[in-house]
Amino acid sequence: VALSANGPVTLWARDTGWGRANPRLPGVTLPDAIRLTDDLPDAARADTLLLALPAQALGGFLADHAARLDARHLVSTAKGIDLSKLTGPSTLLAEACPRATVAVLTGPSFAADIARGLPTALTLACADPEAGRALQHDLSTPVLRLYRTTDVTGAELGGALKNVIAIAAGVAIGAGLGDSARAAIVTRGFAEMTRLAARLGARPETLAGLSGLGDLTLTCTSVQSRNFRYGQALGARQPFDAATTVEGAATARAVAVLSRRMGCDMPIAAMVARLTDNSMTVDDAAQQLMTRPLKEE
Ligand SMILES: NC(=O)C1=CN([C@@H]2O[C@H](COP(=O)(O)OP(=O)(O)OC[C@H]3O[C@@H](n4cnc5c(N)ncnc54)[C@H](OP(=O)(O)O)[C@@H]3O)[C@@H](O)[C@H]2O)C=CC1
Ligand SMILES: O=C(CO)COP(=O)(O)O
Repeated sequence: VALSANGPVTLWARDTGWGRANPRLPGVTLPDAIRLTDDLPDAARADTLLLALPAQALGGFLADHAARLDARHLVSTAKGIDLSKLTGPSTLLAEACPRATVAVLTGPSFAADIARGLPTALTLACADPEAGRALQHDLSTPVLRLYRTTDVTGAELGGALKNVIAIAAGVAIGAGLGDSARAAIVTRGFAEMTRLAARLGARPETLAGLSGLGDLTLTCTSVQSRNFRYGQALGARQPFDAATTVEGAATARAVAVLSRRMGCDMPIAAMVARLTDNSMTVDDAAQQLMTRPLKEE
């Protein structure tokens, strides 16, 4: 919807039966500048393709369709770590489409806000500086302001890890632990996000930018966030709609494996992994976090 302000856009979906009003984005009618199709070879004639799929669906999608997507500019919006390969979306894309230029578009942005034309700032990450500049130019609009970086690892890890911390923040609020506890989780969560990202080659300043701290702040403080709401339901011991995409749950499991492998201490992410697979109660989680050995900040 945002990009159609710059010119014609083709929107591919596996099911276009909803027409111009998709219930995933209530209240939004797709503008006429958007051409809707369920024919992937037709849509994939474009030079630049945005892949807006959940992180755990991207690998399967690429297994089916990678040959059609190669040698293009491929921009992923997914915020997660693939559970089977323990990598972010840029690596999945680069491995599946070796002749493509891979980029990541991430940062604090609820789809509903962008579709309503509200002002939003994002990070466009591309290892190739020239391609990054061109994409930054092509994908910015008067209300969608893109900053660019070559630190793809940092940008995609910020987006993936903030979802895990947002679940923990939601748990704290849902369990009635209060805003002070949430602030502690956000701050200590940011410390562990930065720690793992640095071990995996990211630049700390990327984590302090829109794709890391910016998105962490948004997601941990807004009930628009599905990850936050899921955590809230867990904390309040209430049911949650299983059809809702909650990227942080699978990513917490991936992070538990990755952090062990890298020897990186991530107590909040580990707690979220155990809460989401029901191997720990909310009370035990709060107790464990508060009784860890006292240490320097
Ligand atoms: N929503 C938001 O505010 C934001 C989301 N993101 C990130 O973008 C990614 C996508 O999120 P979002 O769009 O909200 O997720 P949703 O679950 O709401 O929508 C996912 C879309 O992907 C499609 N899809 C899922 N699996 C497949 C598949 N195997 N083949 C083809 N299409 C598939 C779905 O199609 P169908 O409708 O047919 O099921 C649907 O159109 C996530 O990583 C999320 O974290 C980033 C910023 C903001
Ligand atoms: O990534 C998002 C905002 O930047 C969307 O967050 P949720 O997936 O938690 O709704």
